Amino acid sequence: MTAYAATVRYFNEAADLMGLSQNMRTLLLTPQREVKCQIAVQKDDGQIATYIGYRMQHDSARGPMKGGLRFDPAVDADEVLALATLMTWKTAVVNIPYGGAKGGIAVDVKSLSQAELERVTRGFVDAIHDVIGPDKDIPAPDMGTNAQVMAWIMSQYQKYHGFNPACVTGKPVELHGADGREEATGRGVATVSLALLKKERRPPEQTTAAIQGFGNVGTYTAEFLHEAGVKIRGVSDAYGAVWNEEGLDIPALLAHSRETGGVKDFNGGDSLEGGAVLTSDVDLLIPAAIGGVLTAENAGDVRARYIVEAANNPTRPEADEIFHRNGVQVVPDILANAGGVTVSYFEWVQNRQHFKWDKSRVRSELDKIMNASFEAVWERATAKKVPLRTAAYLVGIGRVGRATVLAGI
Ligand SMILES: NC(=O)C1=CN([C@@H]2O[C@H](COP(=O)(O)OP(=O)(O)OC[C@H]3O[C@@H](n4cnc5c(N)ncnc54)[C@H](O)[C@@H]3O)[C@@H](O)[C@H]2O)C=CC1
Ligand SMILES: O=C(O)CCC(=O)C(=O)O
Repeated sequence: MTAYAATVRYFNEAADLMGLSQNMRTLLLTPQREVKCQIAVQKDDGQIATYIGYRMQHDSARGPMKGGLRFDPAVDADEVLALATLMTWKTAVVNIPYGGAKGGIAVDVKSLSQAELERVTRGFVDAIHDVIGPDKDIPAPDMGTNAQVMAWIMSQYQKYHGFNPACVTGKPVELHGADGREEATGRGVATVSLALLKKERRPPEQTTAAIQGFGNVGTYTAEFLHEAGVKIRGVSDAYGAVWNEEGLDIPALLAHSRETGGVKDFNGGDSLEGGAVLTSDVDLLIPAAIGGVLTAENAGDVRARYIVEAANNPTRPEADEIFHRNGVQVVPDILANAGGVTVSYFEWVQNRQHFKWDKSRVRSELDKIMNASFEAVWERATAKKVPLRTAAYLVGIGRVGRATVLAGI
């Protein structure tokens, strides 16, 4: 099953419960615009290299479209459309005034110099600047991109359209970025994880966890959960994995990863085969890397009782069914990782008002939204006797559907 087919399957599960007509399903699922473009750049050695970029604009019923930009060799149209669709439900679940979009370039950033990366980014903006903007579609970071890439996007966009920092979020703090955006997705993941543990009457100090992925989202998730007393036994990234039964020293692991570029060879734990963290002996599993890692093949071996989806689309529907049968609680991506886009919204608001919030305000507004959204999804799941994923889709599709009907066509 492809990434997009998986998101449609989750949509239809909720749509069936809502009794949504086929016409309404088609209207809500059909993307508004799909952009596929060529990005040709000159490499440092003078050779020409050509890349393919995408911007999938799924839905704008609730506001301008919003979603990150992924630079990864595996990026393709199906995956970007799946991620764009998830953004529509995600912005609705946390009730911020946006629709959903996503972008990507099929490129291995490790193969590029910094100057080449800048040229690729600016080339992409040259191709799409007319269809993005503060009131149309606002990009942000995702896998393989960061604040520096967002700064180049702003700079290139402004060459065409004049000063307007609200055209992109996740920018450096020194260049109209929000204090707290970098940590926001991980902070949100930790907040909903702790909210779930509270519902389950399980103290964080008596909870063990494993995290797959130690980039932006994985590192901040680890930091906040560690601070709350959760014992993080296992962490993996693309190059290795470490395990310590007694709990990893997260500050030391962060320092090691910053210095060496990964978790491999950390001397505060034993090395582990990468995929093994997913089925390791922990209470809480947090996939925070790529999509499609929890499948029919490994779902039955997952020992965690709770899964919080920091990554987008990590669980295939067949695995989701196995988790449901086995009593594993799954907090879905469209709720769990919504902290990033929520603080992107705060950044956009600040940019439009030319007024800067301090980090404590960003954090407390984020915590409020994440806790309230978790509570709303939990209540819906309890009332309808459905898993948290279905409940989140019911909330998200309900809001987008109502906005669509109210606006008319
Ligand atoms: N950056 C953000 O604000 C948001 C990110 N997400 C999602 O979170 C996930 C991670 O994104 P970021 O942390 O931003 O990306 P990143 O590029 O900063 O880090 C990705 C991490 O995953 C690791 N990784 C890649 N393939 C792996 C594999 N096969 N096994 C184990 N680790 C692997 C990489 O080594 C790296 O540590 C993605 O699914 C992304 O869509 C979701 C919401 C917002
Ligand atoms: O911050 C944003 O606007 C988008 C973040 C994102 O791409 C995501 O939530 O998957």
